[in-house]
Amino acid sequence: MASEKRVDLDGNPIKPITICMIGAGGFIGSHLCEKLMAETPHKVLALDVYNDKIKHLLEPDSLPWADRIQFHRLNIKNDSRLESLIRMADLTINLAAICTPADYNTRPLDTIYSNFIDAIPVVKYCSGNNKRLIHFSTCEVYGKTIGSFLPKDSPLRQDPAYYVLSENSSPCIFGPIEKQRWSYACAKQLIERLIYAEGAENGMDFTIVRPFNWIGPRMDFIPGIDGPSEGVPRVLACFSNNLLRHEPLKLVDGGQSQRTFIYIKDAIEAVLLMIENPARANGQIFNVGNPNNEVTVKQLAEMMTEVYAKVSGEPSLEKPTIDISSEEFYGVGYDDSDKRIPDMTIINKQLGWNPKTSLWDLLESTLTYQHRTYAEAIKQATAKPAATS
Ligand SMILES: NC(=O)c1ccc[n+]([C@@H]2O[C@H](COP(=O)([O-])OP(=O)(O)OC[C@H]3O[C@@H](n4cnc5c(N)ncnc54)[C@H](O)[C@@H]3O)[C@@H](O)[C@H]2O)c1
Ligand SMILES: O=c1ccn([C@@H]2O[C@H](COP(=O)(O)OP(=O)(O)O[C@H]3OC[C@](O)(CO)[C@H]3O)[C@@H](O)[C@H]2O)c(=O)[nH]1
Repeated sequence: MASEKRVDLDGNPIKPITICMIGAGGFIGSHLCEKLMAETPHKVLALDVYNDKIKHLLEPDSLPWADRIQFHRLNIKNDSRLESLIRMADLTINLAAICTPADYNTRPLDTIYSNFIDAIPVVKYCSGNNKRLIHFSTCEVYGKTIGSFLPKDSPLRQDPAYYVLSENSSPCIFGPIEKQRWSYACAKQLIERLIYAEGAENGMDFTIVRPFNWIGPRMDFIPGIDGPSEGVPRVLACFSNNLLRHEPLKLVDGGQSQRTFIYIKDAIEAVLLMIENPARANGQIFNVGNPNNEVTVKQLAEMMTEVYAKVSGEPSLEKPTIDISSEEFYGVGYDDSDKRIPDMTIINKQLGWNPKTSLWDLLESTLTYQHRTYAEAIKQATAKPAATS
């Protein structure tokens, strides 16, 4: 790729930079590394405890980008190499976090440490060394919508002012402390406030990203195949696991909560624009989602069932879903966001970015990947051992 021909949104040439990416071995990190290697001249110092999802970018040494990506296996909780790696880079991107809802109410201490305490040194090292930081927060910082507190039949529930989530004006509405679901959102909110304060008081250059349910290949794990049998991943992997195993999809509390899902590849385009347009992205908090892809979780289950039948050639179950209470599925202390529609005004104005992929299309490519990657492994794992005579 010819680096000198690449220009930013204002027509200035883009200079190659070094990026310290923390959490590079996860779902979003793996897609961001792929994009940076394939389409840019930038270098990546990839930090994580695991590297399975980026192995294809690290080996063999003959890959065209081999000299531009370096994996450092480290845990940011307790590794003295962190500051020097941040110092070696022009930009730090922090993706590291516990971010699966099943953990928020069952491992609240780990959740709070991971999303707040462990992120503090990263912020401090960036601020102290005058380095730019792109920090991954979450749409969960909005919590519940204002509209959810209105009577069920109130016409105001139809008014976007009561449910569209805007970076600079929507409040953050969490449940009571005993609903430990909100441990994650609250920790993310506090780290956002710390970063914002470092910007305001010490002039740190920062961008905060609030992802709205990014989904696609390599998200989480399939329990019992590449993750713990009893583990509970996010909804895409839960439903994929059910489909691969020909089990009904479990609808928590009837699957009435609403989400907007965005294809990971669309979202990564937005992150690349942030990386390469610091003058437009610094000091901003960006929603990154697809407001056109809203469904209830029940509708998501129905669409995934239909798409999976198409891509696998296997008929769907007669009864494809079952209801389950949140207490049975997640345990005590679970609570939920009712609805998540991102306001796209800021990202559109600053970066001219819009998502492209429909929910059907993104599910078709993602479930094709899930079927190709896991169907055979599941068949083998569930095959009954041959009877011995
Ligand atoms: N995927 C989404 O839709 C979504 C939505 C909202 C927010 N986010 C945020 O985006 C970020 C990335 O999410 P993801 O979906 O890629 O999750 P992920 O779990 O796939 O990736 C996180 C990565 O961070 C690594 N990590 C965690 N703690 C670490 C530590 N102490 N030291 C080193 N590495 C560590 C993990 O090993 C993992 O590879 C998270 O901060 C998450 O809160 C994601
Ligand atoms: O088998 C299942 C699994 C989940 N649900 C319900 O689906 C909704 C979405 O669940 P999930 O994708 O796991 O997570 P959330 O959207 O609630 O939270 C995430 O949003 C962003 C992020 O910060 C990181 O990805 C994370 O916190 C939900 O209503 C579940 O109850 C189901 O019915 N069946």
